[in-house]
Amino acid sequence: MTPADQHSASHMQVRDIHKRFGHFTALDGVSLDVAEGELVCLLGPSGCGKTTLLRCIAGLERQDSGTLHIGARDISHLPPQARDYGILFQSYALFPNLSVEQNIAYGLAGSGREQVRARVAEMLELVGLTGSEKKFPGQLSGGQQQRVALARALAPAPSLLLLDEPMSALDARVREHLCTELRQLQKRLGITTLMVTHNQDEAMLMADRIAVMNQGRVEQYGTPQAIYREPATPFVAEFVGQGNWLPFASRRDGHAQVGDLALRLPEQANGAASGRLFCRPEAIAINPSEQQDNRFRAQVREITFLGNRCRMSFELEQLPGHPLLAELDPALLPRLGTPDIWVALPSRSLQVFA
Ligand SMILES: Nc1ncnc2c1ncn2[C@@H]1O[C@H](COP(=O)(O)OP(=O)(O)OP(=O)(O)O)[C@@H](O)[C@H]1O
Repeated sequence: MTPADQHSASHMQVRDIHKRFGHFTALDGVSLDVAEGELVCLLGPSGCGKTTLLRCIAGLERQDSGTLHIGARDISHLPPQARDYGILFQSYALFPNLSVEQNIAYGLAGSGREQVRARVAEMLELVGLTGSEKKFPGQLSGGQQQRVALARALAPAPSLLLLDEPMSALDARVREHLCTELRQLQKRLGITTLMVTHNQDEAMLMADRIAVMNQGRVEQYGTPQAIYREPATPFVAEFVGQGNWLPFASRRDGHAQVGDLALRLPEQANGAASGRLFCRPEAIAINPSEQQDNRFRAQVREITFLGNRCRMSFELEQLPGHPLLAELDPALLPRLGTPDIWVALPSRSLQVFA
């Protein structure tokens, strides 16, 4: 395979990007392939380097080393305007003194007046704001302003869309709505998209693949399902969703010793002699059948009603002082009875981390 073939297999290739600010390493060898038409989320805690990576791709920041390709084109050292992307920031970044149509037309310099008018109308229809041409940003809601900013980013028909926390200035309801809309639009246009977010729900809802970042590195890159169900590292397990941790000091005959408990491990578990077991709350079975493995007596500590489900805190009788979380169908509440119950931590739902 020639380098050109390699690059065309994915729409964007990020290779071994390093970036330091003084002595601080913001990006520590980041590599990422984004396929044509794919929406990838960069997810991670504040300061992990998401925005720095996006800015390096946009050419707004210069990486110390590493390469960036869009298709077969090496954009590593091109100025921003030669890189062929549209960008949307957290703040709408519209010109307040320009009308909606002037804002959208801003990136279309060089086109004829009729062409610009037609493209602006097309973009406004795309984002559901037909008829707002003459309005000014101050006359629009936050969600509408962000739609105009999106229309402006898409107007020159870039091959790549970069989104930096595009929803974070919006309130929860508008945000959810816009997430869905943006995803539908992105799919319809088939535009390759990279979105920075620290909101895991947003990433789960929108992404084809998520790159979970921590301290300037990608800890795991995979589908939302893979990230949630098979976290590759303790950091990913902890950062995405909720979970229970059970430290074990030894293992024997396919069982891990957690305090006085011997917990049966899944057959494909990695071979660590000691470490931590991880289990999602919803994997814990309440009042399971007697055949269920890893079935133990437990004491309910607290039940929190969350509408369509309940969160239950409990302690295993043989592991006092180590509260665990389970999820419970509210319909089961009346049948739960006394605080003394049986629970099971099915071996297939346990993950072993060294
Ligand atoms: N121009 C700069 N000069 C010095 N340090 C910087 C600069 N830009 C970013 N940093 C540092 O690099 C680290 C990564 O920043 P970055 O903005 O990429 O994080 P992030 O993951 O996007 O976080 P957030 O979600 O808070 O925006 C941070 O510790 C930040 O303080």
